[in-house]
Amino acid sequence: MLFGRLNHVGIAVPSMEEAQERYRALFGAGAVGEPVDLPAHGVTACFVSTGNSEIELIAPLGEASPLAAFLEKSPAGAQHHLCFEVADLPAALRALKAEGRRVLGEPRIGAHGTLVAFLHPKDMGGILTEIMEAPHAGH
Ligand SMILES: CC[C@@H](C(=O)O)C(=O)SCCNC(=O)CCNC(=O)[C@H](O)C(C)(C)COP(=O)(O)OP(=O)(O)OC[C@H]1O[C@@H](n2cnc3c(N)ncnc32)[C@H](O)[C@@H]1OP(=O)(O)O
Ligand SMILES: [Co+2]
Repeated sequence: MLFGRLNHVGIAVPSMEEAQERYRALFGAGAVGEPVDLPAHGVTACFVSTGNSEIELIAPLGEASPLAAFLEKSPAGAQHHLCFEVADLPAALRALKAEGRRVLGEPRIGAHGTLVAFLHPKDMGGILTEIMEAPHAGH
């Protein structure tokens, strides 16, 4: 089995403040974290705990944000990506590339402090897919 646990569902939002309010009303104030700027990814991210997984609210940060074109097409915001944990990210990427799937850019440290990489939505049934090395993987 290549993919493990669903770590988070990424949701692109035009306004982080409005999104936080919405999710506080749905999951309770304690479930919604504080936004963190991640300039290397061109986003501001804020996690919402759903108990069995997390929602990652992401808003554009900087001129070259990967969310810019997406939010032009969906100005009210929309589901942006799914993120699955893998035990060994370099090994998973080798296997996925061998199947002909396109990896977008180079792996880099993600919001949880472990390596992440993205797979092209056209190679993943229309779903932009993030894979992240599981925090307990020990690499
Ligand atoms: C917080 C850090 C990190 C974490 O640790 O969790 C993150 O989650 S960061 C999240 C943001 N980062 C990324 O999205 C990086 C990877 N993304 C990309 O490389 C690009 O956004 C993209 C997916 C290659 C799209 O690039 P873009 O220049 O916007 O191309 P197009 O607009 O021309 O799109 C091409 C094609 O793909 C469709 N598309 C685009 N985005 C999505 C999406 N999120 N889900 C599904 N499909 C998507 C788009 O509609 C185009 O389709 P066609 O119109 O049919 O050609
Ligand atoms: Co993500």
